[in-house]
Amino acid sequence: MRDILDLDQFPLDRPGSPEWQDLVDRCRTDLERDGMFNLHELMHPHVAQQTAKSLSPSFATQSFRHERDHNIYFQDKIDGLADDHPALTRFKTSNLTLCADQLGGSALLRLYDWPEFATFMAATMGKEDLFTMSDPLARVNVMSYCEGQELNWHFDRSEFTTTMLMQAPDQGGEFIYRTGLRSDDDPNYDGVARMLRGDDPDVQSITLSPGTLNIFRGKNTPHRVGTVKGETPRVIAVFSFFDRPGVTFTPKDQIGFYGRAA
Ligand SMILES: O=C(O)CCC(=O)C(=O)O
Ligand SMILES: [Fe+2]
Repeated sequence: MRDILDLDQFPLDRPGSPEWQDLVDRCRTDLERDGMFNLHELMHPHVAQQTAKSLSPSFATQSFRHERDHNIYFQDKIDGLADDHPALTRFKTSNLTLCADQLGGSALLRLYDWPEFATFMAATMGKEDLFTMSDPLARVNVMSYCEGQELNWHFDRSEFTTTMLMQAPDQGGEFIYRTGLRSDDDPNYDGVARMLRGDDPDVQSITLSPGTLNIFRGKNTPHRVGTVKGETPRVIAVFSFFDRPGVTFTPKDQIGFYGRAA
């Protein structure tokens, strides 16, 4: 793994060692305080950039063009909310998606299938264990955002999202988020509407760098990716883990997410 990961800075290969435990503790502190943590350049940036380059022909010829109009909830109706409430304002999301079966022998699949990766992630999230998916498409996805493309406001369906940037755009493509807006007990629809209007002073953003692992608690923290500008696409990998082994999507879900079943 040393050829693709910086294991001196991040000793993921020594589970249970004092240095591994220190890193886990730091990640847990960040997660508690900020709702996210970053392992800056966990993957060597040149490997990340090379991965993006090597996928570029597949993006051009085999990718799924994901274009949709959605609200922040990914649901047309919310119980107790009027259909015309501004929290339900719809926005556009657009990117090109490659699935795990289109990534060849990429460094991303090596990392995903390395058991120490899931062990480390589980520890940072305070979970007993985490498992890779069995779904041949969903395990790892790579998204490319070209000029004018973006991922719009949403709440995640899963508790955590795990990403790694492969290639940074020339401009735009920031990760934009708002902590503390809603909780399991308080949906704060008016606060959501205000944020969507662009009137929320507590919205923050970070610019990710190639090779950096980002773990984000996105279930109650709304977030989006800013519109990409310039000729260089933003290329980012999304890893999917579950609390139980063997998870697959139904063919209907696969078609919904990727335009095909496998
Ligand atoms: O592309 C990103 O930085 C975020 C991805 C994301 O929010 C998601 O996959 O749910
Ligand atoms: Fe998300």
